[in-house]
This record gives sequence, structure tokens and C-alpha cells, in this order.
Amino acid sequence: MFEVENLQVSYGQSQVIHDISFKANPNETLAIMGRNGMGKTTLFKSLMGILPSSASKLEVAGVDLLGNESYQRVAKGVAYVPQGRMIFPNLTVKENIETGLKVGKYKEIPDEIYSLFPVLHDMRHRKGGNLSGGQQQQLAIARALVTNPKVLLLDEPTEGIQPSIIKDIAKVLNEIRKMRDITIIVSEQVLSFTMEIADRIIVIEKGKFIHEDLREAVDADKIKKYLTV
Ligand SMILES: Nc1ncnc2c1ncn2[C@@H]1O[C@H](COP(=O)(O)OP(=O)(O)OP(=O)(O)O)[C@@H](O)[C@H]1O
Repeated sequence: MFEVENLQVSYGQSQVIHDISFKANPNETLAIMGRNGMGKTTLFKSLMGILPSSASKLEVAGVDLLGNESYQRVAKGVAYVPQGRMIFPNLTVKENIETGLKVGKYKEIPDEIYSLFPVLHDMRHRKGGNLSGGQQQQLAIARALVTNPKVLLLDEPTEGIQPSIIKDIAKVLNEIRKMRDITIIVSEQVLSFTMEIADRIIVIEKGKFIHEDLREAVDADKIKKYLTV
């Protein structure tokens, strides 16, 4: 269980996240949806400890994360795939994935990673910078997965990615959830994508969670008005 209570984040005098609380279970995928500038990236960076925040509770599987630096949060099972596919362009695909091995239980890249992402196996000796945007996104997810996370935070994974690769990413996220006891939390604007992967959809508006539905109950017209795309 990932538990967040009363999370608040400010940039100087300007409060951007207002008292957000939520819980997410293992084997659950949660989508946080909202327009540009509504606070999704700020939320994820604060959950990772990259941005300072205040909260009354932040726990993964009963383990306290409050006051931890981001590397300690990674060690306790929180992985983050930032917006914009941040990979190491001059390292090979294999070397990029191996950077995730410093944390977690794996000593070498588990076979499961290459079966989830066959394209990364085919391209394992190629420089990360020579991959397409969609392939780089898959690489960033693979690198996060080798840390063996309990919670995987993905910030707008479909941004700038072509529809066929979006489908591949949706498929892989559904497979990951079946294979592992993992909570996936994804920020997104593409409703067709979140409807394929999410159990719950939460709308964020100006740093507050204003609406929440189980996937089966989502009224697309109602959600779309809170999205840019
Ligand atoms: N470093 C910063 N200093 C001051 N304000 C910031 C900073 N970073 C973000 N903001 C502001 O905080 C608010 C939330 O931004 P954030 O990037 O979290 O939104 P977002 O929902 O992730 O948007 P996007 O989809 O465009 O990435 C915006 O009003 C933004 O201008």
C-alpha cells in the first residue's frame, strides 16, 4: 500500500499542491489526469523527494518515507520515470538499464525485462540517444523496473509518442502489473490510454484532487473537459 496524507508543496510563496491525500494498493494502477500546469509533475517530484514538501504521512508498504532523500526513497521501493524520457544518450541500452541495478535485488538484468521489451533486447548494444522517442520511453521504464519497485511513478509517459507505441506501452504496463506486486501511478492527459491501464482515474485541478472514478464508472465527457488534449 502506498499512502499519502496532507501533502502540500509550494514554490516560494506560491502553493501548488494543496492538501492531497490518497492510497493505492499493490496490483493497482492509478491515473492522475489534468491539464498542463495543474501540478502533476510537482506532485511526483515531491513524492520522490526531489522537491521539498510537507505531509503528515508518506509510506510504502508500511515503511516511512518522510524526511528521506530521493535515493533513500528509491531504495525503499519508489521508482520514477520523469517526463521527457531522461535516459543517458551516450550509454548503450544495456548500460542504461544496468544503472538501475545499483538499487534493489537484481545483480544483472532479469530476463523478464527483455521479454517485456523485446525491442530493447534487439537494440541492447545501441546508444540510448539513437533510439526513437517511444523506444527511449520503454528504456526509461525498463531502467526503473530493475530497481524492483513497489511503486512506479510515470509522468506523462505518452507525451510526444506515436499511437502505435502508446499501445505497446499500455500493453507492457498491464503485463507488469500482472507479473509483479506493484502499484503504478501515472500522470496523463490521454484518456484512451488511461482507460486501457487504470483501475482508478483521479482528476487534478490547480493542485487539488477534485474528482475520482473507478474506470468502469468514468464518464469520458466529464473527464475530457479537465484535459488539454
Ligand atoms: N520551479 C518552479 N517555480 C515556480 N513555479 C513552478 C515551478 N515549477 C512549476 N511551477 C508552477 O507550478 C504549477 C504546476 O506545475 P507542474 O509542472 O507541476 O504541472 P503539470 O500538471 O505537471 O503540467 P505539465 O503537464 O505541463 O507538465 C504551474 O503553475 C507551474 O507554473
